[in-house]
Amino acid sequence: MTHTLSTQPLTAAAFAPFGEVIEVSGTPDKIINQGMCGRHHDLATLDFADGRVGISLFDAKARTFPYSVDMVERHPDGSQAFIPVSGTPMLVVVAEDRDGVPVNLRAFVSQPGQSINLHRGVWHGVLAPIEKPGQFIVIDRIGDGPNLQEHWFDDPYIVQSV
Ligand SMILES: NC(=O)N[C@@H](O)C(=O)O
Ligand code: NI
Repeated sequence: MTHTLSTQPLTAAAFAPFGEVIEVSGTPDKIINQGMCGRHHDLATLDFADGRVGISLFDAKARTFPYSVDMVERHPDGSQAFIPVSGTPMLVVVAEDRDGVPVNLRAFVSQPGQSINLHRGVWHGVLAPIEKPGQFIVIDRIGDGPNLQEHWFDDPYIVQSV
């Protein structure tokens, strides 16, 4: 048996229980560089139990549809941000936690120009560029231990299309 997972547009409000959407929105918090640049300040909360923050680059293959969500994972020791280098849209699957089990999955579709920061310990699908490959800057915890918990579904969730 499988479950069908419908998608919804990625918005800051809808994603708020799971993390932040990083995007230019509204007027800048500060105009800098002699008026040549707008600073949209402090858009996401980096949260690490220990270790240090690191910047990595993910060179991710395209995902196609129907797309099977066989597993979600979480990082108990730190938040994780995904920033597309060239604006590649991504499928962002997240879930609530109920006694250590992911429930009530949501699937968000990002727009070019949107990045995300997942809160520490939030269940999420792995990075999934939509229909084309992409490079992503990833800001997450560098430290000892796996900082990874996976949950494999007996019955996968299928995203038919975006
Ligand atoms: N495994 C890894 O570094 N990536 C995952 O955490 C992911 O969320 O894609
Ligand atoms: Ni992850």
